[in-house]
Amino acid sequence: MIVAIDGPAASGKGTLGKRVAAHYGLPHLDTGLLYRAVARDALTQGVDLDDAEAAAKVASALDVATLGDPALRTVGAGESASRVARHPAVRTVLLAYQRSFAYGPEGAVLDGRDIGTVICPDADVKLFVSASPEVRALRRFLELTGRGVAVSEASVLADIRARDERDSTRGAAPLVRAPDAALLDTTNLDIDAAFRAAIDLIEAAMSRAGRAG
Ligand SMILES: Nc1ncnc2c1ncn2[C@@H]1O[C@H](COP(=O)(O)OP(=O)(O)O)[C@@H](O)[C@H]1O
Ligand SMILES: Nc1ccn([C@@H]2O[C@H](COP(=O)(O)OP(=O)(O)O)[C@@H](O)[C@H]2O)c(=O)n1
Repeated sequence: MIVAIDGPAASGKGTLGKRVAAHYGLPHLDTGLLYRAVARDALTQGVDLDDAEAAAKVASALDVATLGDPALRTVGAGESASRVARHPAVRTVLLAYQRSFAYGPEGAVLDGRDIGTVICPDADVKLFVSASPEVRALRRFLELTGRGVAVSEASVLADIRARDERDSTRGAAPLVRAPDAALLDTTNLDIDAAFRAAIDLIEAAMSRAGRAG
């Protein structure tokens, strides 16, 4: 089974992706980490994030073993990621890895911005996770301050709004809900309730597919 989870910044995609994957015993890929890691490597090598060709070269040399790097979790890394993510050439390089991950023997859970639209358009289940920008900013603020990062809630909200705008308006694989994705608005749901809602949507989609097939 392939589960595609998309949505805007800090909507809870990664949290849900991890729990859904554990529930079904599937591997999970947080695809945002790929873009964050490409931006990290580009900056380390002095590559201009707006240089599409150079950024694509960095993407082709990406070592996925480095995706656990805590430096990828900063606000700056997210902002830089959304700059390299605009380049079609970067996206093309990262597509192959994401597809090979998704189409492994058991399937997988992937979360990102274009999983249901571009990476796995034929995913068995597609979820579009959302929440109000203010609620998403509060959650990310609590996450960052919980890790000891000094940041204001207002600046987190500004970053989230700027990134959502850039991700939704870019030409290449913009953030958009696939027509066949189920909407999961978690504004008023805690993590457990969001997880239960996600499982209900997945089970409903799988049973519809079973009846159709
Ligand atoms: N439904 C929820 N209610 C409260 N906090 C949540 C919920 N979902 C996720 N979070 C928290 O919000 C933050 C962002 O979640 P995350 O899964 O990293 O989002 P994304 O992968 O979409 O950026 C994390 O600190 C996470 O623990
Ligand atoms: N499938 C994906 C995943 C992330 N991205 C880009 O990578 C950035 C960081 O993604 P992320 O999922 O780690 O960000 P958060 O939602 O965790 O804040 C996004 O703002 C997008 O620009 C993308 O373009 N396509």
